[in-house]
Amino acid sequence: MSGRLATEYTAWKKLQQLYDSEKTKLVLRDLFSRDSERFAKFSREYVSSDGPSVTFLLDFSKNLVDENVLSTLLELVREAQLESYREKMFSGEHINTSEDRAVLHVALRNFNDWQIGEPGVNDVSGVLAHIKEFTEAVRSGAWKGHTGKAINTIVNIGIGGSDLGPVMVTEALKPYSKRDLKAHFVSNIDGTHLAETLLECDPETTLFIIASKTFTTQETITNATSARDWFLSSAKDKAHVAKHFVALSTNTKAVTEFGISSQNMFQFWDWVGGRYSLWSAIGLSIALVIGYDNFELLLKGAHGMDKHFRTAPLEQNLPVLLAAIGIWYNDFYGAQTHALLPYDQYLHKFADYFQQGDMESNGKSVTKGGQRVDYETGPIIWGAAGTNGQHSFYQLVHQGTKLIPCDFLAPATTHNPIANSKHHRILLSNFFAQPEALAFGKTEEEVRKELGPNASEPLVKSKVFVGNRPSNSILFPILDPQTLGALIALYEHKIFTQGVIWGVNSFDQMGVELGKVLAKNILSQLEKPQDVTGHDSSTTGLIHYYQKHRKE
Ligand SMILES: O=P(O)(O)OC[C@H]1O[C@H](O)[C@H](O)[C@@H](O)[C@@H]1O
Repeated sequence: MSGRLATEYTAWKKLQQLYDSEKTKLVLRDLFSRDSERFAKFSREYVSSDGPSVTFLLDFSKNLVDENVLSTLLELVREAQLESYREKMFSGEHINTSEDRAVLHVALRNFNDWQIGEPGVNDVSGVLAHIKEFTEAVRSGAWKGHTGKAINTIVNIGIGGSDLGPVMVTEALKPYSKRDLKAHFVSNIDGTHLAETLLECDPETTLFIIASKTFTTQETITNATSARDWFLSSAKDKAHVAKHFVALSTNTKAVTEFGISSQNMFQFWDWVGGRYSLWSAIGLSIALVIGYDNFELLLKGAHGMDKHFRTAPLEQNLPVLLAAIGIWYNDFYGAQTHALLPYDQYLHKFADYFQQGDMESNGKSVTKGGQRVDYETGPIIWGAAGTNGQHSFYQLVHQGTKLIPCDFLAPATTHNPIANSKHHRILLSNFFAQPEALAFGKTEEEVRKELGPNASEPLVKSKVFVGNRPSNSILFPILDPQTLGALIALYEHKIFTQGVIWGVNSFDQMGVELGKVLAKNILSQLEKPQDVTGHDSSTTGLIHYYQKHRKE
């Protein structure tokens, strides 16, 4: 975030030399056979230093690094002044320079440990108290709908950061959910999303949560307006809106104009980035689903990771280690993507969540100083829950031509130990086997031995696994709120660290603007063919084709 080009760092040049000279020697089979202590040297256990107990193991031994590479990567982290930028973030400096904002999602889960002097920070505990009071009223049935019935369905209407976090966390923490409170999430402007959801809602017992930091997002405001129309078509009286609509936003004026009273508004502040906002009022749907106490555990688990990130030496600092290793593949090995592969069905939205978290943060190509980078920045994030991915895309991960660094995550204990935990043992056997197969592969010699002398050459070749494909493994006792909080914060700080090294502003998202502006202009031209002006022939042709074929 210094705005310097990463290629100017001495450590970067050293890493390039190391890559050129050592690449052929960084072979996992050899690295492991040469060093019986490799696992011990290249793994760390995280133990939270206060708050709820959180532990997990990060094993990064199956990476194409040795001590020299790792220490040079950490030299790069130091040279990029991560420690100083980290302090700037935690102390509320306006490190989001293009928008002149502080970046203080850490303050939302701080529980008064650190003094941070940004307006709004002192109001965090008041909003948490509001969330607690409100969620308890709804969950207990004390909050009544307009006909006196309790709420049994919530619909969160939001998109991007006002949707992905609540969706991911409520899925991840389903074992802690109030099963008789149905939760829906409507994000897409496609009317199908809202229409299909409303089919499952009763206007007498549904609470709509309008989640939008700006309260100007076209999708959210359009969906919220249609939801309100649907509600009023049965409730009739506008006064009933107060019992069925609440807002989560930084924009009090727009919320009031929409017709939601300020008592039904849960506030947050411009120093909370959308993709870092699940810890704020945007987490209201999470608190409703899992209960306030569990929501607080989620926050406290994240706070424990914040402390670790802020204080642990770089060699022990898990977000820093993940970031440094990621740079090695992204910038020296030319890896284009990074896969997040949780072996936990409850984490099936984890990769979707970090697509925004990572790609909207570090998908930039100019530094904070305005220079065009001459290296790769944020990777493409993707993934799916194991073992489903194994039956779909793992073929390419194992034998394709691309290098895909993977993070495998799994809980030691399942919430669903059906069939005497047989399912979980099978799941975990795969969690252990895949990184092993990726790292060590299967040589031609091994294949020949297995197939016997009559095997054809093409068959032998097709069964070879070259191996040497890197991965991290993260193993935690059980997926509880505090552990999930720590894991999310782990990745948030990894993203921060990489952004500092690449010199980009990880906290703006200018790249989403142009499409919005063009869509607004096109929307005003959709009526008649003669209105369609100012476009290239492709765009004009597409719109004309639509106009010819639409039915409505
Ligand atoms: O919460 P809102 O203001 O409605 O914004 C929702 C989303 O809008 C944009 O697409 C931004 O790129 C996202 O970062 C943001 O999360």
